[in-house]
Amino acid sequence: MSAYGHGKVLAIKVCPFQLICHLVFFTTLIVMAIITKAIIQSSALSRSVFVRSFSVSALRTQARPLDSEFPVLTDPLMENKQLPSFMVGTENGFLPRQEPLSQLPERFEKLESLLQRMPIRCRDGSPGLLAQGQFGDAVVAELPVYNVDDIHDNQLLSALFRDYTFAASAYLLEPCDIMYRSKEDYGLGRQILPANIAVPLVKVSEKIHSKPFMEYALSYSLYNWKRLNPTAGLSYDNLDIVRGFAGSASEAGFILNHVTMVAYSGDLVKHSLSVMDSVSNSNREQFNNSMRMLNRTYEFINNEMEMMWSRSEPGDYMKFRTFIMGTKNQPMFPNGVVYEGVSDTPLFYRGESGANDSMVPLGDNLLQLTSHMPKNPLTEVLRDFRSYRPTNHKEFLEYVQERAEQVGVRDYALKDDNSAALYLANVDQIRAFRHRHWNFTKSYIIKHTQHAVATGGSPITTWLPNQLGTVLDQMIQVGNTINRNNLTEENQMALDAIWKRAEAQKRVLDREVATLKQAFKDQDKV
Ligand code: HEM
Repeated sequence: MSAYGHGKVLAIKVCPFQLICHLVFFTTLIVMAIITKAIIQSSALSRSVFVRSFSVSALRTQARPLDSEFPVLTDPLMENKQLPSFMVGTENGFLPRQEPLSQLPERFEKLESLLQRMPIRCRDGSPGLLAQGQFGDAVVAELPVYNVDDIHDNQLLSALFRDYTFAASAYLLEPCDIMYRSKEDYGLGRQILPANIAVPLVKVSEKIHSKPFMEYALSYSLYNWKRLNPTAGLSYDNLDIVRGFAGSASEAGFILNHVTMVAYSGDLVKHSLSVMDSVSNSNREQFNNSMRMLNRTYEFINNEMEMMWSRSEPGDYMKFRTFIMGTKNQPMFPNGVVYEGVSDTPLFYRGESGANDSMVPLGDNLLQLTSHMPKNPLTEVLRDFRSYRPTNHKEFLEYVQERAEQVGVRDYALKDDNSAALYLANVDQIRAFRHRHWNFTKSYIIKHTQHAVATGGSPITTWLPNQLGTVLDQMIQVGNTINRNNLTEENQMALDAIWKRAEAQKRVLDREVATLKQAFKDQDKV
């Protein structure tokens, strides 16, 4: 509506001098706009090809319109070292924008040397410092307090973060590993992190905005790989790890299987954005297609996950698991850990865990499963896990959660039976992930230990079932609302299989958890 009123034509008397002034003014504006655009295009950042043009902080401070968008990269900007290493993109997905640095520069040679000699079994097959419990003494004797104040290159900062967190976890948990090998009990870890690790680690963490402790994406898994052939892709056979604790093939397989799964995540990002856009534009065809593509991508990821069984032996898991434990909710660190030279107040952090991966939380948020999780202490742990990840991943997940709720992805799906069946098929992929994952946990962990707490600090027999059980309940509920007669033949068959499986798995899960809770202590506490 015009500020001058409803449809009134305003008669304007035009003076020639004013007209010339206006012409000069507007021409200047146009020329300035063209010059500015040219400058932007020639700058390195313009290659960024951001699909989404709002800045994240702008999103925060503005009242968000329904169609507000998140700056997702369409080009990973590999040459740019000023931007954070982890930024969500349609190509790199949740992987770092650049391949991680696999070796530190010469000025950090003492740290590099310690890490190369650290694993229980070194690359050349010889026993390393952790084999006999010599890592802690070597750190004290050899490692200077490196100055990292002048470093702003994000690729180097990320490599330093990975390497200092490896050194920190090896240092703190070395005595637990030695004890576990003979007594199957972890005892106590070292309670003080020396200044030569603590001080630079905290400084680097502040620069990359993370917690100063080993983390799934920023250190152990997604920043711990290199290509064997630099020009080939991210297939399993073309990858190796950079750092390890055990130095075993099973440890490398465990780490790299995460990487090969996350290699598909660019497509997850793309299709998730398209799902939300299509709901916002009420475009049913685009919605159904995007849900189909999303489903296919989760299927690839789940198939890749299945490879874990052959890439990492269940019986080997306990040999490196000790080192990825945290200092929060773990009996090895009843009073947390003091970071010498930083503060006398002890610090507590969750350990490394796939729970910090962003692919399943993305599905949870997009399909609005997060808001259906029960309100209990176990779900609080899920929320706490979501704070342990690269800042940009966290902000993206929050954005998806809010936007999916705003546009109403689930309600939109349930308004049409075929869309509802596609929605259910995607929830089924989240189920498949969590169900396989629960099987991993039983075979790799519960079968081998009585330690009741997982690496991330969650109770081992109840936390994963809290989420798996919710997903199964949701599936049964949504399945009940779909009118089979309105479905295509393909969707009818899919629905029948999905629904029956969900009911059966829920019954089995409830029985399993009831039995396991008797064998492990404190499983309702977090
Ligand atoms: C041998 C293989 C694996 C084992 C034994 C295992 C074990 C666990 C455990 C015990 C937890 C509970 C959280 C905690 O650490 O306190 C967890 C959580 C999680 N892990 Fe894994 N994990 C494995 C492989 C993977 C892989 C390959 C991924 C892929 C990204 C993954 C992603 C997750 C996710 C997303 C969660 C949170 C689950 C949820 O929200 O319900 N894990 N894992």
